[in-house]
Amino acid sequence: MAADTDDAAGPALAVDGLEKRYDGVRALDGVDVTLRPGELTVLVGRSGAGKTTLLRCMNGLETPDGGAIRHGGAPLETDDVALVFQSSALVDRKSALANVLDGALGREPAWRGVLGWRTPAEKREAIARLHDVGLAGMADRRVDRLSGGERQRVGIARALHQEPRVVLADEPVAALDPATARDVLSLLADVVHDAGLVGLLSLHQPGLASAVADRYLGLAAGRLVLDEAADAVDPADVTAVYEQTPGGDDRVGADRA
Ligand SMILES: Nc1ncnc2c1ncn2[C@@H]1O[C@H](COP(=O)(O)OP(=O)(O)OP(=O)(O)O)[C@@H](O)[C@H]1O
Repeated sequence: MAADTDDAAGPALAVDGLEKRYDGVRALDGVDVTLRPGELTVLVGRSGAGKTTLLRCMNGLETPDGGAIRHGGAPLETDDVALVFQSSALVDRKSALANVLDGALGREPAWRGVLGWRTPAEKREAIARLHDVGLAGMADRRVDRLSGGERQRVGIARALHQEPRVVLADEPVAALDPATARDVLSLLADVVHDAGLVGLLSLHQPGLASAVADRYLGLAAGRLVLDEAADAVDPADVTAVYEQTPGGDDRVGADRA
């Protein structure tokens, strides 16, 4: 069972006995984990291991078949969760600023978003978010005229504009070259640390994770096989997660025994 404890930095996110099945496939099979604020956790596992399903259950896009997700002891509110999508989720014909402003749609009346009606204060706040992600001066640029790395920065600014307590990212750097990917991951880590957010991201390039991970989770066939602080994980532990065969459920890392 996941610990439900909070610490001085704020409420923890506790995933307890999470189950999700699709047509007989056990995508998540009793996942227990506690994520703490101010920590960036990197989720690894081979294709089909259940990474996206876990993230989708956390932001309410999927309904689990069993178990619970609590934040500060209460059911996790989807308004508290922001997902950094792949860059394609931005609206191409809109400016960087408009995409960031859209991040607030969940916390304001729908008609304001539909009419595009924004106060100067809201615009200033969104421009500050762009500044925070290193895109000062690009507010009016259409996002289809930005590079892949800049687009992901807009995606992060938009997520921050939701004022989340939990930030999730599903393969946020899959389409980027290694140097740009490292920059974007480092920005995500800074955001999680500075704002004291619970941060969880899935990555297919574990080599990129070591510079930013505070913690690793590993999934294999829907089961948690690795849950360790990054300084207790060696690269062989991460490789072992990818080598788990479907049906395998051996723990890897320091708590294997
Ligand atoms: N909508 C769905 N309908 C049926 N099966 C699904 C659905 N979504 C996921 N699955 C199955 O659930 C399992 C976990 O999928 P999931 O997408 O969570 O894995 P993943 O670790 O994110 O994989 P990848 O790294 O390839 O994105 C897989 O067997 C997948 O085929």
